[in-house]
Amino acid sequence: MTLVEADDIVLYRGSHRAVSASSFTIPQGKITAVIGPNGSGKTTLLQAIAGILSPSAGEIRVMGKPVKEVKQDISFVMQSVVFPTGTPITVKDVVSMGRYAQRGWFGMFRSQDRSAINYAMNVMNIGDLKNRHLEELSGGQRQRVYVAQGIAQGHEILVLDEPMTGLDLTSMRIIDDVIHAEVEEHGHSVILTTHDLDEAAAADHVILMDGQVIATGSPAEVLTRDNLERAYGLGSLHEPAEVNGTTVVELPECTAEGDALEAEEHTYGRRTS
Ligand SMILES: Nc1ncnc2c1ncn2[C@@H]1O[C@H](COP(=O)(O)OP(=O)(O)OP(=O)(O)O)[C@@H](O)[C@H]1O
Repeated sequence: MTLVEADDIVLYRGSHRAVSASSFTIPQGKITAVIGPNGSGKTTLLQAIAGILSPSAGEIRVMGKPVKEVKQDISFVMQSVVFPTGTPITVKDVVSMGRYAQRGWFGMFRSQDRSAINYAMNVMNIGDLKNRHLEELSGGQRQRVYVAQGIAQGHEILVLDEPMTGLDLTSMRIIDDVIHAEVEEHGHSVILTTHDLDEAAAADHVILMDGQVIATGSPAEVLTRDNLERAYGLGSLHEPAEVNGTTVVELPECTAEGDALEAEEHTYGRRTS
């Protein structure tokens, strides 16, 4: 079943055209990864799917309805959430904010709200941190708190902007498990952005961006050498190597303008057998 249908959408950030005319669909009950170089429009696209940013042309429908009508049913976890320094806000406060919209009379939390908050803190393994102030946490711990806030909302659609960026292996695994549980145990849909091609290869569906959507489909259909070179710049890929039955393509991090950023290299491994 189709979750999202975008028809020729154009997206502006201020006066800057961030995404040119793009059409795509996203399947329901699956993990969809949005990939592309820095500045290629991934966050902008996510904001439009979550109903935070309106297209200046075209239309986005979610579950068959204009996104504006269903945006309260979408959990959106931003790349970075900024609270003013010195805000005395605890981990539990931040996760609880995920239930503000669903609270009962007089803004009181009901038992289902408290269960959702506790569930989210448990699965994200931040129960021990619940009374700590947000600003006392490391970047990775904070990231887990924000994802927990999205999980606490309990919506069928979870949209995550770079949930894995900058995390250690343990935190990555926790978030990866939660994303899979959302889909496999709760039947929810997850849409996330990532710079990690391994993560994209493990998703059910991939959207590749470069100032517009340039390919969509299964990882095997999208993560081809041609598509990746088109998005990340010709010549940016090394010759693929065969390692233990896996085709490995090394991908330098690039900007949408094609400037290869030196150093950090991503490795994309895809099973060929
Ligand atoms: N508030 C803004 N005002 C004007 N232009 C913006 C604004 N935010 C982003 N942009 C521009 O829109 C384009 C798309 O940005 P976006 O954040 O969607 O890219 P991205 O693919 O998510 O990048 P990254 O991988 O670096 O997070 C970029 O050229 C960016 O400079």
